[in-house]
Amino acid sequence: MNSQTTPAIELRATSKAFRTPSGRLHTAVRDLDLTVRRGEFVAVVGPTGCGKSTTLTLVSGLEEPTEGEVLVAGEPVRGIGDKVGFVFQQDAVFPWRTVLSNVMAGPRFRGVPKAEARERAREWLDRVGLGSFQDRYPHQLSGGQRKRVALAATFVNDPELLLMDEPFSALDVQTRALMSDQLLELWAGTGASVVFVTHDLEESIALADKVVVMTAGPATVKEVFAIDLPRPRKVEEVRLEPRFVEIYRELWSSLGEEVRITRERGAADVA
Ligand SMILES: Nc1ncnc2c1ncn2[C@@H]1O[C@H](COP(=O)(O)OP(=O)(O)OP(=O)(O)O)[C@@H](O)[C@H]1O
Repeated sequence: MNSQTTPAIELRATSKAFRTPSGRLHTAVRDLDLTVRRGEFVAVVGPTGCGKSTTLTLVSGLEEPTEGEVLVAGEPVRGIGDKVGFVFQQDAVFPWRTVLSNVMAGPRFRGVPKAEARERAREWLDRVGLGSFQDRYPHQLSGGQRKRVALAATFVNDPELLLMDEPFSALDVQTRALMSDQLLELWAGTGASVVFVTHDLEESIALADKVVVMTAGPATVKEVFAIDLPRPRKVEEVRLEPRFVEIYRELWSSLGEEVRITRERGAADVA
């Protein structure tokens, strides 16, 4: 296999168990097989607490699997790679730095000379519509604007792999839809592979090439849905298409069963 056909990510029979404070072993991910192709946008949905974030931490190299293999670009993951970008629910911005300085931080850390880092940062700030906000501090921005800074600060590093954990869940519905459109625009043409964890089924269908449904914990893959909707997509338009509604129904029925299992377990724990 050459480097173009090697998948971006492969999880092979991967399991992860944590030692809990009481000393017991808790299995968060069990026997998980998942392949993400180069340039593919994969959304991951599953019931709360099933192991979605744990799966991302395994791919990021923040945690090691207890069993199985995690390969990124065909190589076993060792530590956090330079070509991986992260966007989380909380804004990963430095509050004491200006917007421009925040976006320059990644390239500077990677050894890019200051003038070039500044130029690249300005370019990405323009792309996210924040060109005139570069001297502000994060607390002087709205939640949506801060998220755009976080996106610019991620894309400026030219990541090959983007790991996103409910990045837009703290935003209001309208801002969320705008951010999804913006993400698709920024991502188009980068060739980056994306793993996007969300609770929002509409968001997952609107964004992804395929949606992976996880089982009730410990997480394993229950079903994979190919999203055969044409690109480019606009979130507010694509969600009205009959095919979108059809996929939504199928996805909801697959996930709903796992949510019910998770709820019943929760009720049993309380009883
Ligand atoms: N470091 C850890 N030590 C012990 N248990 C952990 C640790 N990290 C996660 N877990 C447990 O593993 C399970 C999966 O957690 P994880 O955060 O991956 O779920 P999730 O699907 O992302 O949840 P949510 O949808 O609520 O964000 C949970 O039961 C959690 O309590």
